[in-house]
Amino acid sequence: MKNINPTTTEAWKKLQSLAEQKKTTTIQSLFANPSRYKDYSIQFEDILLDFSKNRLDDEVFKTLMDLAKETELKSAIEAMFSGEAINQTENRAVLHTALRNRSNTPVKVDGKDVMPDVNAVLEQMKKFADQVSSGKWKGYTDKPIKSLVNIGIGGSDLGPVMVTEALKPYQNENLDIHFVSNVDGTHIAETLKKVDPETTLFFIASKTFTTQETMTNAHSARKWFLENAKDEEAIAKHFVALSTNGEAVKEFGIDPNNMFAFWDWVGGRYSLWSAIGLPIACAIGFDNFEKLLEGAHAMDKHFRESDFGENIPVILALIGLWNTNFLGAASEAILPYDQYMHRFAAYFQQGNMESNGKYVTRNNQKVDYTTGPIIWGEPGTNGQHAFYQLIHQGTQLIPCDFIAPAISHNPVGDHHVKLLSNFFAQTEALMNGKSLEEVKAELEKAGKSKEEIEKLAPHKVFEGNRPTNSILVKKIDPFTLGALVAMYEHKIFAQGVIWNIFSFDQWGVELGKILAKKILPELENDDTINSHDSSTNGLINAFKEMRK
Ligand SMILES: O=P(O)(O)OC[C@H]1O[C@H](O)[C@@H](O)[C@@H](O)[C@@H]1O
Repeated sequence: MKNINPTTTEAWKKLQSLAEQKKTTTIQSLFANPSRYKDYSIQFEDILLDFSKNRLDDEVFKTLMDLAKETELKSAIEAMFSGEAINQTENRAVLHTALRNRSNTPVKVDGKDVMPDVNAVLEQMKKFADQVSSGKWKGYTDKPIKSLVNIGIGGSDLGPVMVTEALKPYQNENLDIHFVSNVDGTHIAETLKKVDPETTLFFIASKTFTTQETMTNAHSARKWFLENAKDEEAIAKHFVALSTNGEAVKEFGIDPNNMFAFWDWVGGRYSLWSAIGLPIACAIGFDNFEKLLEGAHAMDKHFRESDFGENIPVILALIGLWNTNFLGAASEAILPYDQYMHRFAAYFQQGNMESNGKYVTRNNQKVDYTTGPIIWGEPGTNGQHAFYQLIHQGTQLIPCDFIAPAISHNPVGDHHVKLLSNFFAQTEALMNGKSLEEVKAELEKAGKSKEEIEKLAPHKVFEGNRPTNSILVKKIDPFTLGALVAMYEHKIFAQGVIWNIFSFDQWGVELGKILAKKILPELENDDTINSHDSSTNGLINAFKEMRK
């Protein structure tokens, strides 16, 4: 991948002046063009993206496309798909796309095709998932498995949580699934209260198999299990490992036959497609897991092969960049109007913020422009009654992605049309707002006095002109969810390329981990601590005092 400072490109400079020139152009006014919706929306499989409600006209759109060209996005996409070591600070390829490469075309890393290994693990996962979901996999007292407990954190937790929640309607009714991630003892303790050692299967999910939280929870689960089973041999029936670190798995005492491997070219936050997805495959069945992979693969092909002007992840990436770098947005909200997708924003918090929360360029310099925005969100309509106030009338510009299915898995009464009426209304309201004149006329009609109108009216004005994307899908099924996740993954990648940063490392998580390791032994004795600054010393000593 080339090293191009995006701010030195012609397109960047032009975008800066366009942002200035078009400061007063409203989204609403762009709809004077009768084909606005047609021109600024794309259908892909069962996904409809409407990006017409952005502060974006043909000239800006074209210049954003030029920015992608000038920063050589096309060749970067090829470099990723073809297995180049684009994760340069860790000297690794980035090939989550190979995990869902349903066309099975060879993908080479250092001259070796990775597809036979990928397929072998998928086959191992299929066999295992089939046994668990059919009840053939038996525990140490010969009972079928009822509870799945995934122990992992970050990428080894969020993907499986998000997907199993989003696809709950597809879940095997004989199985319940739990997730333990936090090192807070409450998480494992509360989970173990709900499950029976005779019928529980633990997935120890960790790429490195060294993560403190996961190893601590895994050891506690093992201890609890052995207190009940009283036989080390029984572990083989109740513990499986999902990891790249065979040695550490063996050391933990997990049968090598129960290890499901993946590789260093799978980033943690891109790993749900790998062996990390085993709890998903067990919960919703392997066929559905395959459909998830197929959906992602379809989006991969779309991203790799489509022209940028029709390329959904590229368009989303460029709109995001426009909002962040030229219109001054500091965050983006992801707002799914689907209760099952309640962890989707949390999932892409890691996806985006761990990938593009970087200030050093691929040229080892400090950036002089903004990179990854803050990502947040909650499902609609809950968010409407909580934080939408700020989106509508706050001082920050918050571009939002609204996501909704046309068909609900739970067609109860008129719930779904009510939900969707909110979905459509919000983007309309954010764009059009409400003018002072409209507010005054309304208040007058309601019989308010002149004085009351003067006092109230300014508070009831909505400036509007707030950008949104609407993503309407037919139904949240495995294929569509796979495509949606891949869509956002590629958006993140495309933005990282243009920002000239490394999107696939995560050095920023290290420092806190190292300091915690240093502090841990200080908490395990009665000494007064004075090795830190006075605040940290004071807090540690107060903590010790409180526990006396
Ligand atoms: O799967 P592991 O190795 O336990 O890592 C869990 C998490 O650890 C760190 O916070 C980061 O590296 C994340 O990207 C990763 O997902």
